[in-house]
Amino acid sequence: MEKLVIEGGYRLSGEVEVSGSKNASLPIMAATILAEGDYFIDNVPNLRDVRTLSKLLNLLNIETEQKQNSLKIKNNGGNSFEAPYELVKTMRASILVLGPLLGRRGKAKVSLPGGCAIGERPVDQHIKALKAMGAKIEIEHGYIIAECERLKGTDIYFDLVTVTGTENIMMAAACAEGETTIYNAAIEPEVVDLGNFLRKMGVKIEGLGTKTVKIYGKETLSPTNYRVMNDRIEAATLICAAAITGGDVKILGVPKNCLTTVIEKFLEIGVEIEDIDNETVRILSKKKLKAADITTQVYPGFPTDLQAQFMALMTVAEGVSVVTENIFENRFMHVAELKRMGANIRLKDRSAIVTGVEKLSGAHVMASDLRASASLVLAGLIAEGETHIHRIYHLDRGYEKFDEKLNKLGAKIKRVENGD
Ligand SMILES: CC(=O)N[C@H]1[C@@H](OP(=O)(O)OP(=O)(O)OC[C@H]2O[C@@H](n3ccc(=O)[nH]c3=O)[C@H](O)[C@@H]2O)O[C@H](CO)[C@@H](O)[C@@H]1O
Ligand SMILES: C=C(OP(=O)(O)O)C(=O)O
Repeated sequence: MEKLVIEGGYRLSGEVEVSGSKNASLPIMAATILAEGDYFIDNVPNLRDVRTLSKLLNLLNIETEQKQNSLKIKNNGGNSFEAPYELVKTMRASILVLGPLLGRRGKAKVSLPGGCAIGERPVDQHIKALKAMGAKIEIEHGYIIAECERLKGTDIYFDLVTVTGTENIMMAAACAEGETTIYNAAIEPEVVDLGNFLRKMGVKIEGLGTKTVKIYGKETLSPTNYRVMNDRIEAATLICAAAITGGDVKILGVPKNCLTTVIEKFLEIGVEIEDIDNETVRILSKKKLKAADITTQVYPGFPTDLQAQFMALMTVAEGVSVVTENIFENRFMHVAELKRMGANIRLKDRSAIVTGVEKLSGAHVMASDLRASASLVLAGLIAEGETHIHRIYHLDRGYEKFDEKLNKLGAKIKRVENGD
């Protein structure tokens, strides 16, 4: 297994480009189950999760070929319908094949994704909605076993906002008989990107990006070409990296229109953000950062996927910040590790109270999940001495060449084999 060894204390400068979005690429890849034929998907990040979903598609008789950031997909049809435990256990987003498999192939056997470091993460809303569309679903031996004739469009009321739940039902509804209206739908930009992809496949969708989405099901859809949106979470993580090191970094490909709340927060803590053009910013961070409170919420609120990275910034900001996590019940695994590096953080219910310290010190730390890994890298960039981050396979799940990108900006990060 590999670990990262970071020598802290280098100010970042230069230019860096944001990659395509992981959380938009995955549902779009799953949507290729909906129609046989050839697809060309561009701006797909070369990540572990993308490779895992490719393997899963291959088991479903769908060929995939990734060259740098473009992905050729050829859906050869057939009736395979199983997403095995071995793949699902490494990536919860595998659940995204449930809706399209059921919609197109009438059958699905998908390993029930377990909980993970950030929470229990049930999929009851996905199942409830598919049942409402006429599917028969049982849970047996750890698998969701589902079948149907043709799904029937209906009204779906989600009890809570679920991103992949909304995406699964949009895909199922795309080939269902009649219309499906999703109430309390997720409005995250990645849901909209999937909706735009489905539109290119021939699906009529109303209300995309609002809390009520209406999908007009269609018997036959067409394969298509598409360019995936850029990754808003990676973009903001790179802003954090520039800001925490007091750097001067130009970031290209920032989907600013999806980051309004986050950019406001950066400005509040004293990060200087210069708009160069529509998708380019220059981050200047000469002064010490100031404390600020954040509360994670569904879009357009502050994203839970940035909570850990923002907390790393707060560990060295002036004053006391309260970071409240509302989406996942257990997304504070990075706290204990940041404390090993000298951070002053106290957990109380769903909040972390962070009192800024003068400096962090390098230590051996364990990455527990994707964004926790990123927050430890950020802390390592400014810690005194060496930080060793173990279990970085979590980081590789969702950040494309993160260490390489930071090294090009002047960081000192080595990737080494450590045998654990
Ligand atoms: C691949 C992908 O896009 N992952 C994102 C997606 O995850 P994901 O789609 O899994 O997250 P959800 O939006 O579904 O989860 C939100 C909350 O709803 C709960 N819930 C969800 C479904 C359900 O059937 N029952 C239920 O109780 C979850 O446990 C969680 O507490 O949205 C999250 C919230 O923005 C992000 O952190 C993840 O990066
Ligand atoms: C939680 C995340 O991903 P996933 O839903 O795939 O676990 C994430 O991207 O931060």
